[in-house]
Amino acid sequence: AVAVLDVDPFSARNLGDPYPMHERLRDAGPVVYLDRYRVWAMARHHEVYSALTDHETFCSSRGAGLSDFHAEKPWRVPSLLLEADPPDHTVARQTMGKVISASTVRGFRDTFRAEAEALADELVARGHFDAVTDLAERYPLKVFPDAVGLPAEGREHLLPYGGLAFNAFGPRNDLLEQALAKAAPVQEWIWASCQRDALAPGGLGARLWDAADRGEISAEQAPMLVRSLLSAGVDTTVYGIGNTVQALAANPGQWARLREKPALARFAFDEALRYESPVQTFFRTTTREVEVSGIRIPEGEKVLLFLGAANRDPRKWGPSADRMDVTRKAAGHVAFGMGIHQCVGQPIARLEVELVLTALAQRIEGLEPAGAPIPKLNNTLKGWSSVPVRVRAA
Ligand code: HEM
Ligand SMILES: CC(C)Cc1ccc(C(=O)O)cc1
Repeated sequence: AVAVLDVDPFSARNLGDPYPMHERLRDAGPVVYLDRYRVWAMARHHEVYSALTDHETFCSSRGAGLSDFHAEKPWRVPSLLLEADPPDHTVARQTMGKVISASTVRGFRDTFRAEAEALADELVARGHFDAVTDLAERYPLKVFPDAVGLPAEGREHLLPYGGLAFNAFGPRNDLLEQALAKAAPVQEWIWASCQRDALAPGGLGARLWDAADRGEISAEQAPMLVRSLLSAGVDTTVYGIGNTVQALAANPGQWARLREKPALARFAFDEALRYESPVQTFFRTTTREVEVSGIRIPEGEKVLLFLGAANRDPRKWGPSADRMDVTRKAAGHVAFGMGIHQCVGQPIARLEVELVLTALAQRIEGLEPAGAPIPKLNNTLKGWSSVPVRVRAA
Protein backbone atom coordinates (compact mmCIF):
# COMPACT_ATOMS: atom_id res chain seq x y z
CA ALA A 1 0.00 0.00 0.00
CA VAL A 2 1.23 3.52 -0.71
CA ALA A 3 2.49 5.64 2.20
CA VAL A 4 0.25 8.68 2.79
CA LEU A 5 2.10 11.73 4.18
CA ASP A 6 0.72 15.05 5.39
CA VAL A 7 3.85 17.06 4.55
CA ASP A 8 3.47 20.46 2.89
CA PRO A 9 6.39 20.82 0.41
CA PHE A 10 5.31 24.44 -0.25
CA SER A 11 5.39 25.66 3.37
CA ALA A 12 7.96 28.37 4.21
CA ARG A 13 9.82 25.91 6.45
CA ASN A 14 10.13 23.23 3.77
CA LEU A 15 10.91 25.70 0.97
CA GLY A 16 13.70 27.19 3.10
CA ASP A 17 15.18 23.87 4.24
CA PRO A 18 13.71 20.92 2.29
CA TYR A 19 16.35 18.33 3.20
CA PRO A 20 14.73 16.74 6.28
CA MET A 21 11.47 16.44 4.32
CA HIS A 22 13.33 14.91 1.34
CA GLU A 23 14.77 12.14 3.54
CA ARG A 24 11.31 11.41 4.95
CA LEU A 25 9.80 11.24 1.45
CA ARG A 26 12.57 8.99 0.08
CA ASP A 27 12.41 6.62 3.02
CA ALA A 28 8.59 6.40 2.99
CA GLY A 29 8.66 4.58 -0.36
CA PRO A 30 9.44 4.76 -4.10
CA VAL A 31 6.14 6.61 -4.64
CA VAL A 32 4.14 8.32 -1.88
CA TYR A 33 0.79 10.16 -1.67
CA LEU A 34 0.58 13.73 -0.29
CA ASP A 35 -3.00 14.07 0.90
CA ARG A 36 -2.72 17.80 1.61
CA TYR A 37 -2.65 18.45 -2.17
CA ARG A 38 -4.03 15.08 -3.28
CA VAL A 39 -1.01 14.40 -5.49
CA TRP A 40 1.45 11.54 -5.84
CA ALA A 41 5.15 12.21 -5.30
CA MET A 42 8.53 10.68 -6.20
CA ALA A 43 11.72 11.70 -4.37
CA ARG A 44 14.17 8.87 -5.19
CA HIS A 45 16.53 9.25 -8.18
CA HIS A 46 15.44 6.01 -9.88
CA GLU A 47 11.71 6.84 -9.97
CA VAL A 48 12.21 10.55 -10.82
CA TYR A 49 14.57 9.65 -13.67
CA SER A 50 12.12 7.02 -14.99
CA ALA A 51 9.16 9.41 -14.91
CA LEU A 52 11.12 12.18 -16.67
CA THR A 53 12.10 9.81 -19.48
CA ASP A 54 8.56 8.43 -19.95
CA HIS A 55 6.76 11.49 -21.40
CA GLU A 56 3.96 9.34 -22.81
CA THR A 57 2.82 8.15 -19.37
CA PHE A 58 3.85 11.29 -17.46
CA CYS A 59 2.76 14.16 -19.71
CA SER A 60 3.38 17.92 -19.62
CA SER A 61 0.38 19.24 -21.58
CA ARG A 62 -1.84 19.19 -18.48
CA GLY A 63 0.63 21.63 -16.88
CA ALA A 64 4.04 21.31 -15.23
CA GLY A 65 2.52 22.69 -12.00
CA LEU A 66 -0.10 21.63 -9.46
CA SER A 67 -2.92 23.02 -11.59
CA ASP A 68 -4.44 20.47 -14.01
CA PHE A 69 -5.12 22.33 -17.27
CA HIS A 70 -7.97 19.87 -17.96
CA ALA A 71 -9.71 21.17 -14.83
CA GLU A 72 -8.56 24.79 -14.40
CA LYS A 73 -7.81 27.73 -16.71
CA PRO A 74 -4.03 28.28 -16.88
CA TRP A 75 -2.79 31.63 -15.49
CA ARG A 76 -1.27 32.34 -18.90
CA VAL A 77 -1.38 30.79 -22.38
CA PRO A 78 0.45 27.46 -22.01
CA SER A 79 4.07 27.24 -23.18
CA LEU A 80 4.66 25.55 -26.55
CA LEU A 81 7.61 23.74 -24.96
CA LEU A 82 7.23 23.20 -21.23
CA GLU A 83 3.48 22.58 -21.29
CA ALA A 84 3.31 20.65 -24.56
CA ASP A 85 3.67 17.01 -25.56
CA PRO A 86 4.71 15.53 -28.90
CA PRO A 87 3.82 16.16 -31.70
CA ASP A 88 3.18 19.86 -30.81
CA HIS A 89 6.34 19.96 -28.66
CA THR A 90 8.60 18.43 -31.31
CA VAL A 91 8.83 21.24 -33.89
CA ALA A 92 8.97 23.99 -31.25
CA ARG A 93 11.82 22.17 -29.53
CA GLN A 94 13.74 21.64 -32.79
CA THR A 95 13.44 25.37 -33.58
CA MET A 96 14.53 26.45 -30.10
CA GLY A 97 17.38 23.94 -30.16
CA LYS A 98 18.67 25.41 -33.43
CA VAL A 99 18.45 28.97 -32.08
CA ILE A 100 20.34 28.02 -28.89
CA SER A 101 22.89 26.06 -30.90
CA ALA A 102 26.49 25.39 -29.87
CA SER A 103 27.72 27.82 -32.56
CA THR A 104 25.30 30.57 -31.47
CA VAL A 105 26.43 30.15 -27.85
CA ARG A 106 30.12 30.14 -28.86
CA GLY A 107 29.39 33.54 -30.41
CA PHE A 108 28.47 34.87 -26.96
CA ARG A 109 31.67 33.69 -25.24
CA ASP A 110 33.78 36.83 -25.75
CA THR A 111 31.14 39.37 -24.63
CA PHE A 112 29.99 37.12 -21.76
CA ARG A 113 33.62 36.67 -20.63
CA ALA A 114 34.36 40.41 -20.77
CA GLU A 115 31.34 41.09 -18.53
CA ALA A 116 32.37 38.34 -16.08
CA GLU A 117 35.94 39.66 -15.83
CA ALA A 118 34.89 43.29 -15.37
CA LEU A 119 32.46 42.32 -12.60
CA ALA A 120 35.02 40.03 -10.93
CA ASP A 121 37.64 42.85 -10.97
CA GLU A 122 35.16 45.20 -9.28
CA LEU A 123 34.08 42.72 -6.61
CA VAL A 124 37.57 41.45 -5.74
CA ALA A 125 38.78 45.04 -5.34
CA ARG A 126 36.06 45.50 -2.69
CA GLY A 127 37.25 42.51 -0.63
CA HIS A 128 33.71 41.59 0.40
CA PHE A 129 30.39 41.52 -1.43
CA ASP A 130 27.00 39.88 -1.61
CA ALA A 131 27.18 36.95 -4.04
CA VAL A 132 23.48 37.39 -4.84
CA THR A 133 22.77 41.14 -5.09
CA ASP A 134 26.25 42.09 -6.38
CA LEU A 135 26.91 39.07 -8.62
CA ALA A 136 24.12 36.52 -9.21
CA GLU A 137 21.45 39.14 -9.86
CA ARG A 138 23.70 41.42 -11.90
CA TYR A 139 25.60 39.20 -14.30
CA PRO A 140 22.68 37.25 -15.91
CA LEU A 141 20.60 40.43 -16.10
CA LYS A 142 23.40 42.09 -18.07
CA VAL A 143 24.37 39.34 -20.51
CA PHE A 144 21.11 37.45 -21.13
CA PRO A 145 18.74 40.29 -22.10
CA ASP A 146 21.45 41.56 -24.49
CA ALA A 147 21.78 38.06 -25.98
CA VAL A 148 18.00 37.89 -26.45
CA GLY A 149 18.03 41.40 -27.98
CA LEU A 150 15.65 42.97 -25.46
CA PRO A 151 15.09 46.73 -25.24
CA ALA A 152 17.16 48.50 -22.56
CA GLU A 153 14.12 49.89 -20.69
CA GLY A 154 11.94 47.68 -18.53
CA ARG A 155 14.42 44.90 -17.79
CA GLU A 156 13.54 45.28 -14.10
CA HIS A 157 10.40 43.27 -14.95
CA LEU A 158 12.42 40.13 -15.76
CA LEU A 159 13.07 38.89 -12.20
CA PRO A 160 9.48 39.53 -11.04
CA TYR A 161 8.18 37.69 -14.10
CA GLY A 162 10.43 34.72 -13.46
CA GLY A 163 9.42 34.71 -9.81
CA LEU A 164 5.76 34.69 -10.86
CA ALA A 165 6.26 31.93 -13.44
CA PHE A 166 8.01 29.70 -10.90
CA ASN A 167 5.59 30.44 -8.06
CA ALA A 168 2.74 29.59 -10.45
CA PHE A 169 3.79 25.92 -10.57
CA GLY A 170 2.87 25.65 -6.88
CA PRO A 171 -0.37 26.06 -4.92
CA ARG A 172 -2.17 29.41 -4.53
CA ASN A 173 -0.34 30.23 -1.29
CA ASP A 174 0.87 33.66 -0.14
CA LEU A 175 3.92 33.47 -2.43
CA LEU A 176 1.75 33.01 -5.52
CA GLU A 177 -0.99 35.45 -4.44
CA GLN A 178 1.58 38.21 -3.82
CA ALA A 179 3.23 37.58 -7.21
CA LEU A 180 -0.14 37.58 -9.02
CA ALA A 181 -1.15 40.87 -7.35
CA LYS A 182 1.68 42.66 -9.15
CA ALA A 183 1.52 40.62 -12.38
CA ALA A 184 -0.34 42.89 -14.81
CA PRO A 185 2.36 45.46 -15.71
CA VAL A 186 5.01 42.72 -15.69
CA GLN A 187 3.07 40.48 -18.08
CA GLU A 188 2.40 43.49 -20.31
CA TRP A 189 6.09 44.38 -20.69
CA ILE A 190 7.02 40.74 -21.21
CA TRP A 191 4.49 40.22 -24.01
CA ALA A 192 5.45 43.53 -25.69
CA SER A 193 9.12 42.44 -25.54
CA CYS A 194 8.30 39.20 -27.37
CA GLN A 195 7.11 41.05 -30.47
CA ARG A 196 9.37 41.32 -33.51
CA ASP A 197 9.63 45.15 -33.36
CA ALA A 198 11.01 45.01 -29.80
CA LEU A 199 13.85 42.61 -30.61
CA ALA A 200 17.33 43.58 -31.89
CA PRO A 201 18.38 41.86 -35.15
CA GLY A 202 20.72 38.88 -34.64
CA GLY A 203 19.58 38.26 -31.05
CA LEU A 204 17.99 35.00 -29.87
CA GLY A 205 14.53 36.63 -30.06
CA ALA A 206 14.95 37.85 -33.65
CA ARG A 207 16.29 34.40 -34.65
CA LEU A 208 13.02 32.86 -33.47
CA TRP A 209 11.09 35.35 -35.64
CA ASP A 210 13.44 34.48 -38.54
CA ALA A 211 12.34 30.84 -38.09
CA ALA A 212 8.74 32.04 -38.58
CA ASP A 213 9.81 33.85 -41.79
CA ARG A 214 11.27 30.53 -43.00
CA GLY A 215 7.95 28.85 -42.26
CA GLU A 216 9.49 26.57 -39.62
CA ILE A 217 7.01 27.90 -37.03
CA SER A 218 4.01 30.23 -37.32
CA ALA A 219 4.00 33.98 -36.61
CA GLU A 220 1.80 33.18 -33.58
CA GLN A 221 4.34 30.71 -32.21
CA ALA A 222 7.40 33.00 -32.50
CA PRO A 223 6.49 35.38 -29.61
CA MET A 224 5.50 32.39 -27.48
CA LEU A 225 8.98 30.90 -27.86
CA VAL A 226 10.54 34.26 -26.98
CA ARG A 227 8.32 34.23 -23.88
CA SER A 228 9.83 30.84 -22.97
CA LEU A 229 13.31 32.39 -23.05
CA LEU A 230 12.20 35.23 -20.77
CA SER A 231 10.37 32.85 -18.40
CA ALA A 232 13.16 30.33 -17.94
CA GLY A 233 16.35 32.14 -18.85
CA VAL A 234 16.89 34.57 -16.00
CA ASP A 235 15.76 33.42 -12.53
CA THR A 236 17.22 29.96 -13.09
CA THR A 237 20.74 31.26 -13.73
CA VAL A 238 20.42 33.86 -10.96
CA TYR A 239 19.62 31.09 -8.47
CA GLY A 240 22.22 28.83 -10.12
CA ILE A 241 25.06 31.31 -9.68
CA GLY A 242 23.97 32.25 -6.15
CA ASN A 243 23.71 28.61 -5.07
CA THR A 244 27.06 27.70 -6.64
CA VAL A 245 29.03 30.52 -4.99
CA GLN A 246 27.28 29.96 -1.63
CA ALA A 247 28.11 26.23 -1.74
CA LEU A 248 31.75 26.89 -2.68
CA ALA A 249 32.12 29.44 0.14
CA ALA A 250 30.37 27.38 2.81
CA ASN A 251 32.09 24.05 2.12
CA PRO A 252 35.74 24.24 3.20
CA GLY A 253 38.30 23.03 0.69
CA GLN A 254 35.97 23.27 -2.31
CA TRP A 255 37.20 26.71 -3.36
CA ALA A 256 40.81 25.56 -2.92
CA ARG A 257 40.21 22.67 -5.32
CA LEU A 258 38.76 25.06 -7.91
CA ARG A 259 41.76 27.40 -7.45
CA GLU A 260 44.16 24.51 -7.99
CA LYS A 261 42.37 23.56 -11.19
CA PRO A 262 40.08 26.28 -12.72
CA ALA A 263 39.21 23.78 -15.47
CA LEU A 264 37.03 22.18 -12.77
CA ALA A 265 34.61 25.14 -13.17
CA ARG A 266 32.12 23.20 -15.30
CA PHE A 267 32.28 20.20 -12.97
CA ALA A 268 31.87 22.50 -9.95
CA PHE A 269 28.68 23.82 -11.53
CA ASP A 270 27.24 20.35 -12.08
CA GLU A 271 28.05 19.37 -8.50
CA ALA A 272 26.50 22.60 -7.18
CA LEU A 273 23.37 21.92 -9.25
CA ARG A 274 23.19 18.42 -7.77
CA TYR A 275 23.88 19.61 -4.22
CA GLU A 276 21.52 22.63 -4.24
CA SER A 277 19.21 22.30 -7.25
CA PRO A 278 17.79 25.72 -8.24
CA VAL A 279 14.69 24.01 -9.66
CA GLN A 280 13.51 21.77 -6.83
CA THR A 281 10.20 20.41 -8.09
CA PHE A 282 7.65 20.34 -10.84
CA PHE A 283 4.76 18.11 -11.90
CA ARG A 284 3.65 15.64 -14.53
CA THR A 285 0.15 14.20 -15.10
CA THR A 286 -0.51 10.49 -15.71
CA THR A 287 -2.09 9.72 -19.11
CA ARG A 288 -3.01 6.18 -18.08
CA GLU A 289 -3.10 3.97 -15.00
CA VAL A 290 0.52 3.01 -14.32
CA GLU A 291 2.37 0.86 -11.82
CA VAL A 292 5.65 2.34 -10.54
CA SER A 293 7.87 0.18 -8.31
CA GLY A 294 4.81 -1.83 -7.25
CA ILE A 295 2.54 1.16 -6.62
CA ARG A 296 -0.51 1.76 -8.85
CA ILE A 297 -1.22 5.36 -9.88
CA PRO A 298 -4.57 5.97 -11.62
CA GLU A 299 -4.95 7.95 -14.86
CA GLY A 300 -5.29 11.75 -14.62
CA GLU A 301 -3.29 12.13 -11.41
CA LYS A 302 -0.71 14.86 -10.70
CA VAL A 303 2.75 13.52 -9.85
CA LEU A 304 5.19 15.82 -8.01
CA LEU A 305 8.81 15.16 -8.98
CA PHE A 306 11.38 16.18 -6.35
CA LEU A 307 14.49 16.88 -8.44
CA GLY A 308 16.34 18.25 -5.41
CA ALA A 309 15.63 15.09 -3.41
CA ALA A 310 16.61 12.80 -6.29
CA ASN A 311 19.89 14.74 -6.58
CA ARG A 312 20.71 13.89 -2.95
CA ASP A 313 19.45 10.30 -2.93
CA PRO A 314 22.04 8.07 -1.20
CA ARG A 315 20.64 5.14 -3.25
CA LYS A 316 22.22 6.87 -6.27
CA TRP A 317 25.04 9.06 -4.86
CA GLY A 318 26.16 6.92 -1.89
CA PRO A 319 26.67 7.98 1.74
CA SER A 320 28.34 11.27 0.68
CA ALA A 321 25.15 12.42 -1.11
CA ASP A 322 24.69 15.36 1.29
CA ARG A 323 28.27 16.59 0.85
CA MET A 324 29.47 19.05 -1.82
CA ASP A 325 32.48 17.65 -3.66
CA VAL A 326 33.56 19.41 -6.87
CA THR A 327 35.68 16.39 -7.83
CA ARG A 328 32.57 14.10 -7.80
CA LYS A 329 31.32 12.89 -11.16
CA ALA A 330 27.86 14.49 -10.87
CA ALA A 331 26.75 13.25 -14.31
CA GLY A 332 23.25 11.79 -14.08
CA HIS A 333 21.87 14.53 -11.86
CA VAL A 334 18.38 15.75 -12.86
CA ALA A 335 18.84 19.47 -12.10
CA PHE A 336 18.28 20.22 -15.80
CA GLY A 337 15.55 17.58 -16.04
CA MET A 338 15.90 14.58 -18.34
CA GLY A 339 14.26 13.31 -21.50
CA ILE A 340 12.49 15.32 -24.20
CA HIS A 341 11.98 18.39 -22.00
CA GLN A 342 15.56 18.45 -20.64
CA CYS A 343 16.71 22.05 -20.41
CA VAL A 344 17.24 23.50 -23.87
CA GLY A 345 19.00 26.52 -22.33
CA GLN A 346 21.79 24.44 -20.77
CA PRO A 347 24.51 25.72 -23.12
CA ILE A 348 23.78 29.32 -22.09
CA ALA A 349 23.49 28.50 -18.38
CA ARG A 350 26.74 26.54 -18.49
CA LEU A 351 28.56 29.29 -20.36
CA GLU A 352 27.44 31.95 -17.87
CA VAL A 353 28.49 29.95 -14.79
CA GLU A 354 31.75 28.66 -16.30
CA LEU A 355 32.84 32.22 -17.12
CA VAL A 356 31.82 33.65 -13.73
CA LEU A 357 33.53 30.86 -11.76
CA THR A 358 36.67 31.04 -13.93
CA ALA A 359 36.92 34.83 -13.60
CA LEU A 360 36.55 34.57 -9.81
CA ALA A 361 38.92 31.59 -9.47
CA GLN A 362 41.65 33.46 -11.34
CA ARG A 363 41.36 36.46 -8.97
CA ILE A 364 40.41 35.03 -5.58
CA GLU A 365 42.73 32.99 -3.34
CA GLY A 366 40.30 32.64 -0.46
CA LEU A 367 36.46 32.73 -0.45
CA GLU A 368 34.52 32.43 2.80
CA PRO A 369 31.11 33.34 4.25
CA ALA A 370 30.83 36.80 5.86
CA GLY A 371 27.49 36.16 7.57
CA ALA A 372 24.48 33.85 7.31
CA PRO A 373 22.87 33.56 3.88
CA ILE A 374 19.20 34.54 3.70
CA PRO A 375 16.85 32.09 1.92
CA LYS A 376 14.71 33.42 -0.93
CA LEU A 377 11.37 31.55 -0.87
CA ASN A 378 9.67 30.45 -4.08
CA ASN A 379 7.28 27.55 -4.74
CA THR A 380 9.67 25.98 -7.25
CA LEU A 381 13.11 27.58 -6.93
CA LYS A 382 15.55 27.13 -4.04
CA GLY A 383 18.16 29.82 -3.48
CA TRP A 384 19.24 32.88 -1.58
CA SER A 385 18.31 36.55 -1.44
CA SER A 386 21.63 37.37 0.21
CA VAL A 387 24.99 35.54 0.45
CA PRO A 388 27.58 37.81 2.11
CA VAL A 389 31.15 36.64 1.32
CA ARG A 390 34.66 37.80 2.11
CA VAL A 391 37.44 37.27 -0.44
CA ARG A 392 41.25 37.34 -0.35
CA ALA A 393 42.75 38.46 -3.68
CA ALA A 394 45.16 36.04 -5.36
C1 HEM B 1 20.88 26.92 -13.87
C2 HEM B 1 20.05 27.26 -14.86
C3 HEM B 1 18.88 26.39 -15.31
C4 HEM B 1 18.27 25.33 -14.70
C5 HEM B 1 18.60 24.69 -13.34
C6 HEM B 1 17.21 24.89 -15.61
C7 HEM B 1 16.37 23.80 -15.36
C8 HEM B 1 15.45 23.30 -16.27
C9 HEM B 1 14.67 22.09 -16.07
C10 HEM B 1 14.71 21.21 -14.83
C11 HEM B 1 13.89 21.92 -17.17
C12 HEM B 1 12.92 20.76 -17.45
C13 HEM B 1 11.49 21.16 -17.19
C14 HEM B 1 10.55 19.95 -17.38
O1 HEM B 1 11.05 18.83 -17.61
O2 HEM B 1 9.31 20.14 -17.27
C15 HEM B 1 14.18 23.03 -18.06
C16 HEM B 1 13.55 23.23 -19.27
C17 HEM B 1 13.70 24.39 -20.02
N1 HEM B 1 14.65 25.37 -19.83
FE1 HEM B 1 16.03 25.44 -18.36
N2 HEM B 1 17.19 25.68 -16.72
C18 HEM B 1 18.19 26.61 -16.58
C19 HEM B 1 18.52 27.62 -17.47
C20 HEM B 1 17.81 27.89 -18.61
C21 HEM B 1 18.13 28.99 -19.53
C22 HEM B 1 19.31 29.96 -19.37
C23 HEM B 1 17.17 28.96 -20.52
C24 HEM B 1 17.00 29.85 -21.74
C25 HEM B 1 18.01 30.30 -22.43
C26 HEM B 1 16.27 27.85 -20.21
C27 HEM B 1 15.18 27.50 -20.97
C28 HEM B 1 14.43 26.34 -20.78
C29 HEM B 1 13.30 25.96 -21.62
C30 HEM B 1 12.74 26.78 -22.80
C31 HEM B 1 12.84 24.73 -21.14
C32 HEM B 1 11.67 23.89 -21.67
C33 HEM B 1 12.27 22.81 -22.58
C34 HEM B 1 11.19 21.85 -23.10
O3 HEM B 1 10.12 21.74 -22.44
O4 HEM B 1 11.46 21.18 -24.13
N3 HEM B 1 16.69 27.22 -19.05
N4 HEM B 1 15.14 23.85 -17.49
C1 LIG C 1 12.46 24.40 -14.90
C2 LIG C 1 11.39 24.81 -15.88
C3 LIG C 1 10.05 24.67 -15.27
C4 LIG C 1 11.73 26.24 -16.33
C5 LIG C 1 10.84 26.74 -17.41
C6 LIG C 1 9.88 27.73 -17.16
C7 LIG C 1 9.09 28.22 -18.21
C8 LIG C 1 9.25 27.72 -19.49
C9 LIG C 1 8.41 28.23 -20.64
O1 LIG C 1 8.50 27.61 -21.74
O2 LIG C 1 7.67 29.23 -20.44
C10 LIG C 1 10.21 26.72 -19.76
C11 LIG C 1 11.00 26.23 -18.70
